[in-house]
Amino acid sequence: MSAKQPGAILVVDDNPDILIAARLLLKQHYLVVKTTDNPFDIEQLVKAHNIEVILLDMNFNRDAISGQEGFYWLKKIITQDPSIVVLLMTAYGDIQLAVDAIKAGAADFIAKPWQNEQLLGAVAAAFAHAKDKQQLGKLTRQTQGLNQALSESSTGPAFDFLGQSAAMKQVFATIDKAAQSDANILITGESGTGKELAAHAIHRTSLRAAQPMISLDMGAISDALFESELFGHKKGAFTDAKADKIGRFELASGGSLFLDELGNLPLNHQATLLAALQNRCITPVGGTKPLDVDIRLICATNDNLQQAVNEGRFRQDLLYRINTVEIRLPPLRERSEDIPLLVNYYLAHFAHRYKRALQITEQDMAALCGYGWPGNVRELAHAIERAVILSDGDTLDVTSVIGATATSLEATQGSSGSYDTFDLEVLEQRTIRAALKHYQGNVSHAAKALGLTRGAMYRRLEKYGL
Ligand SMILES: Nc1ncnc2c1ncn2[C@@H]1O[C@H](COP(=O)(O)OP(=O)(O)OP(=O)(O)O)[C@@H](O)[C@H]1O
Repeated sequence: MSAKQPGAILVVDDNPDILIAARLLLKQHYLVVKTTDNPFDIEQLVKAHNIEVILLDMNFNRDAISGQEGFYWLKKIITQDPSIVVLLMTAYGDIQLAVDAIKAGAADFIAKPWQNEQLLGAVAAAFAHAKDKQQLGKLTRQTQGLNQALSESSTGPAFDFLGQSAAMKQVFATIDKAAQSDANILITGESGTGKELAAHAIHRTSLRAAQPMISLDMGAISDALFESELFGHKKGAFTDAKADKIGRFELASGGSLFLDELGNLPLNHQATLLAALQNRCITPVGGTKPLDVDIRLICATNDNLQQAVNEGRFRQDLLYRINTVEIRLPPLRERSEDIPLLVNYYLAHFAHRYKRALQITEQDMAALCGYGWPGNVRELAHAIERAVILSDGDTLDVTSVIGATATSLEATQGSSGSYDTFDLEVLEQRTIRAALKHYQGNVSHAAKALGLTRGAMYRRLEKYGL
């Protein structure tokens, strides 16, 4: 006897002898064989046993030969789960009935009594057909979800990921090495240091580059929609679930999943995420069929996750799971050699965008290299953009670049130009206070000037009790 195939089949017939005969035969070949004489059980059995193929009788009253009942149940099954393959069977076979059955969506038509070899052949073809349908259904949902995800977010980074400092060369080397494996990568670094650009660089360099990279900002999803966003949902799973939705895990299957701002994830969701990563499979909300997922995970945070673990805000086991390789992006003040490269890059970019021809003097470049850039490269890019817009003539007006943060510069360096402290938290706090003062308490303007997102700014305001 040959080895059993992994497959789940349900036989529905009102004749107990048929059920026994079918069961005895099919059990020798397939792992899951269920039988019932009551078609009202179909829905529940399909869900409970992940049925892929149904062998369905056409007539459930002994004297009925029209097959109408069979057609009724066939339609119901196909509407409920289009991935199921149905084989219709009847003792009253005629050509017209067979043609009608196939037109109505059955994969094949079997006349009773059957020849065992013939039945097994039809069932094997039905399982192959079911696999194709599942694959097609998955691809269709993936395409729909991808279109949605792509319309929600930009298709990729708008800027190159630059750096010539030793620290950044080290980052690029680690990315090159780690990208080739499927290892989970954790990218850490202050806000604006380029964590998202690094994630894109990893994906682009990896063996999965031809597949999508799907991003999710963990700080931006509502508590209630967390599982649905990650794992998808089935139509009707909750009030607003008007249609099936494919989750980010499934969308990213074959590619990379980028979870940004991971430190913001509440503990209960950390447990859910850990289970999905450990099992490498997910179940959409309201669904019963677990789906295998094949993803490369990239996470980013500006939080210190080990400290978060010590404070009980982050699970140690989740940290172990995600940080197989850790890449730390250094703040810009630790790599001022990169500043000229970045200034020239963003100057060329924004000069082109705003149709300006602007130069920067050596003296002004040196001034920019001496500034602390608490908002890192994001602040630098915004500052250059502002300067390109505000500069008159053909020389970049650096006072307008750091003019907005001049008060913060003073605060950072002390009025005499020398530091009274090197404690970064103190300096950051002072800079934020100065920016707020400068913008008369307008958080959005102050955040923009500092090169911070509003979210990052609010987190800091909360942290420093401002
Ligand atoms: N190495 C770099 N080369 C060029 N541009 C960079 C670099 N790093 C950062 N940037 C610029 O800074 C901006 C912010 O980068 P990114 O969003 O990757 O930072 P982040 O570390 O993810 O920030 P946050 O923690 O606030 O989300 C980018 O839009 C990009 O313009």
